[in-house]
Amino acid sequence: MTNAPQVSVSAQTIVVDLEGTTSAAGFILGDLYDYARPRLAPYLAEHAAEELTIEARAQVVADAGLPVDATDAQIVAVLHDWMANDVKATPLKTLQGQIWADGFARGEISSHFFDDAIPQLRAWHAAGLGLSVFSSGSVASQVPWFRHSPEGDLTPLITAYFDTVSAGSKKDPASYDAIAEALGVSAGDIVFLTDHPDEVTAARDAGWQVIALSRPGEPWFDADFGDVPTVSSFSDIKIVQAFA
Ligand SMILES: CSCCC(=O)C(=O)COP(=O)(O)O
Ligand SMILES: [Mg+2]
Repeated sequence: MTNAPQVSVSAQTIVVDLEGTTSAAGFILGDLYDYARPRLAPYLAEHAAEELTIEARAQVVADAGLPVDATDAQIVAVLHDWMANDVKATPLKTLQGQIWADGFARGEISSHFFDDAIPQLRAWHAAGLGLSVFSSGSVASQVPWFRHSPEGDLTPLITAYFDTVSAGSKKDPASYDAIAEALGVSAGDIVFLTDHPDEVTAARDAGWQVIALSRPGEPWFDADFGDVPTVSSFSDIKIVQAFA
């Protein structure tokens, strides 16, 4: 596959995916997953009475076809299996997000960004472009992910955060419609940066502009993005401000 040396688009707002786009899958599936894995069972026990936990448990039971009286051990076995296969199931992301938010607050974990990502995010923000996030990772974890970056607090750069609870599936064009509506920006003035071919298709079907990230070593590096502009680094992307 040959990457174009530079892609230039005109937009008002940029929406970024995280894993494989701003940040390395290996870090998330390594450091972050290693942090969450042994904490899932204690989290379920300690937060058993909370609405968020009750709802997440019920979703695991429904999605995995467990009996309604499934034990914590059965629930955790499903969560671990999803983690082993990087299944981006919403109840897993909800529970991981709570655990990671605690870990960030305690200073026990921090985030990762590719070297080209933070300078470019800062440059786009300085140029007046809107910046938002749409990730499978829950908003509860997205915010501290940006707050505890290796280069300090990046939350002032970000307008809004969306996940599969607030917006819907990343593979469904309706989710992109919902985000455009929430941002108050027309679909054609948004550009989505993502590494996943199904997300490329869904965003395009919603009328968004899309640039695919094909970063060496990332899980979707060899994916077929068809005629969608594809780059291996944010530094190959030029975005000029489109005025409403
Ligand atoms: C906010 S850090 C955790 C991110 C995460 O769990 C995840 O699954 C990211 O996936 P995506 O490619 O949708 O950003
Ligand atoms: Mg991704």
